[in-house]
Amino acid sequence: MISVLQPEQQNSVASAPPAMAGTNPSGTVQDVASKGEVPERYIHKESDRGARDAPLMAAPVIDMALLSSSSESGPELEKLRHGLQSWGCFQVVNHGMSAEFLDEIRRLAKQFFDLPMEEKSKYSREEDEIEGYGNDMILSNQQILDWTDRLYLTVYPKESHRFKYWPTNPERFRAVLHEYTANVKLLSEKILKAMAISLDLNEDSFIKQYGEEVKLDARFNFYPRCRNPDLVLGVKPHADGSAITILLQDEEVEGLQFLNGNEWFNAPIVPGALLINVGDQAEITSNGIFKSPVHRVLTNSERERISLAVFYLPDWEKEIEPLEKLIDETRPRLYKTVKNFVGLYFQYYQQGQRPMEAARI
Ligand SMILES: O=C(O)CCC(=O)C(=O)O
Ligand SMILES: [Fe+2]
Repeated sequence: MISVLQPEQQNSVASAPPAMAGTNPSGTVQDVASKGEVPERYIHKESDRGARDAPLMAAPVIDMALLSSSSESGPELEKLRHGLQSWGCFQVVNHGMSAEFLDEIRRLAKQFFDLPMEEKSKYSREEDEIEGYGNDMILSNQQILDWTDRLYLTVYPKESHRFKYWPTNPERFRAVLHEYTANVKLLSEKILKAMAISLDLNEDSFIKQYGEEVKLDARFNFYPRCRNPDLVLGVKPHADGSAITILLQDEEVEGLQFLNGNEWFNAPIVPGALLINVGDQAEITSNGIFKSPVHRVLTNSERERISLAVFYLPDWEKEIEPLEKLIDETRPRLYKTVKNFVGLYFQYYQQGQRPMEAARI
């Protein structure tokens, strides 16, 4: 079994090893961007830079109402399974949250990032913490920094809320985030059930493995405009360490790309939809049938971009492993049993390596 951090380092499940964590001395990207020049630490070598004119991703759009309906779920389940096998993601509509509600979240996020630096810095991340407002965490000297500022908050369970990091300005921020969290939790459970059913498993197979004490972490991503967008990446290529991730994309500005085979594809903006992607832990549970896709974010010179990712994280004490029913002679077991995968994840991520390599048999 692979297990990395000790329990005392686990006040935040996704906390990085304190010795490796650092505050990025160059200030927020918003500050850096306002000065115009792109500092060396953000510049990727030519071969790692992104191209905007990628083809559009063909991952399916799933209708949650159809998926949950007893008589009409068949074709939708098939679409879901196909999407998760071939792209590792799908967009979901009819998920119970209105377009107006999603717009309100985006608006509040924008209002927060638009506040004067002095106001935002009341919620600043501390050096050995992951939660709070700040720039990319520095975990290694070679790390090329992401062109993004973030507000990172554990939003579930309630007992884990650390309100010193939760903005009170704009005023409705907290209330709306509570409501969004409750909705995303329910939606995640429905999706995890549908994922299991699509593989002919008992609907609780994934959920049971992830345990009672799952955690939801929210990451508001703010990508300022960049004078030289081709030199930088909003987020470097990575796969998520979650079981699944629920992403609210910017309503107008594209930038997210998924790798499929050796080719990058643009994620389309589907009005009113949320984008769901498989994380490494659901790839392990599914014994590799579902793919945790590598993705990245490009920035641009004209428009800033905002997104909100919610990571559905299994109880860190639960053992995560391929489900028995998904292992047979034709499909041998592909992954070891892992525990506290997020701890492992952080050690690999900023060095540009995939933690999944450590889990593979
Ligand atoms: O901004 C986006 O669209 C994606 C962000 C992302 O991949 C992440 O926060 O893990
Ligand atoms: Fe991601």
